[in-house]
Amino acid sequence: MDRLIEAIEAKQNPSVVGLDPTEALVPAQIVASFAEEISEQVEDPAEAPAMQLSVAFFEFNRAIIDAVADIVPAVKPQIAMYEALGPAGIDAYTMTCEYAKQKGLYVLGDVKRGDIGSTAAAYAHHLSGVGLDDTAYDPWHEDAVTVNPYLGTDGITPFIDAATANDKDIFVLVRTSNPSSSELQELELASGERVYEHVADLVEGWGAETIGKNGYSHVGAVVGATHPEEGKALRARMPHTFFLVPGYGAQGGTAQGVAGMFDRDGMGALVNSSRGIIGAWKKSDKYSESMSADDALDLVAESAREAAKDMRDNLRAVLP
Ligand SMILES: O=C(O)c1cc(=O)[nH]c(=O)n1[C@@H]1O[C@H](COP(=O)(O)O)[C@@H](O)[C@H]1O
Repeated sequence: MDRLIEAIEAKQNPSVVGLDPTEALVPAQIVASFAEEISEQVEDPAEAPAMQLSVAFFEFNRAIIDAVADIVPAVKPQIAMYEALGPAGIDAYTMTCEYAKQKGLYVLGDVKRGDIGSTAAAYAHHLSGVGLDDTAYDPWHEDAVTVNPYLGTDGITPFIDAATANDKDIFVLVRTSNPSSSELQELELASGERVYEHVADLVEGWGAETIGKNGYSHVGAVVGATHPEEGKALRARMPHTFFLVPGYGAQGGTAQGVAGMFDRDGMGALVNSSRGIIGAWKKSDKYSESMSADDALDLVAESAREAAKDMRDNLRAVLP
């Protein structure tokens, strides 16, 4: 986490832009502008729509990354949005990660993996590189990934080993932002504690051997912005665990609500907003369906930058 913390300090901004493109979030003229080029390239016309959207996703992301790279420390591409388009979408995902990394951003791959140990070891190649010698080739370009703890320690250990060996990080789901999260996470155990509290203790323990110079381990936790009180209690309970805090903006999380999830120095958490930033152009009265693809891309970039600045300023206002 030391690299992430340094990036946050350099930008004085504990927020991350979520790159979760969907067809509805990319202006139609940008997608349409690739129709001819793609139709000439494909062997099977059935492939064209997914390829066209994938290329549009990458151009959309590139415009947003260019617009925010000097003000945010990190981006969080959500792999589901790209997987939905098949292999071309995966290409757009890895190209997005690579581009963001070239721009000096910390790349948090939201892949939410978790499985038995042997399978987790294969998933952990997201952090260690792929191929026969495990190291030479890193097509993912991620600095961290999100991980699901439901399978317990043996499903997590391969990720921790890969993260520590390569100076990367993982963020483990502890208290998720979604409405149904209480169905499992809030269940009370015989000890009187909640399931998510028990997971929190496991996560703090999993990171204990990997604490860096800033006091945080390579094993972070995901704590939703929609749970301000629980997040504050978790901050005290998990002193060496850095938080990824999604749920700001589109899901109702606010700067005031997440303030308690930071430590006394105003560090210890990275707040995510995806739709609130990449979809900010939709709220602009400058948008018109008749504008060109280039103008639409400029508006996407300008709106994302303004939204990212607003988020940064709102967070700064509640931090010490
Ligand atoms: O791991 C995550 O990032 C995550 C965990 C969680 O509890 N809630 C949550 O919303 N997320 C992700 O954070 C992003 C939130 O997107 P917006 O609601 O558009 O800001 C999505 O990529 C979610 O998959």
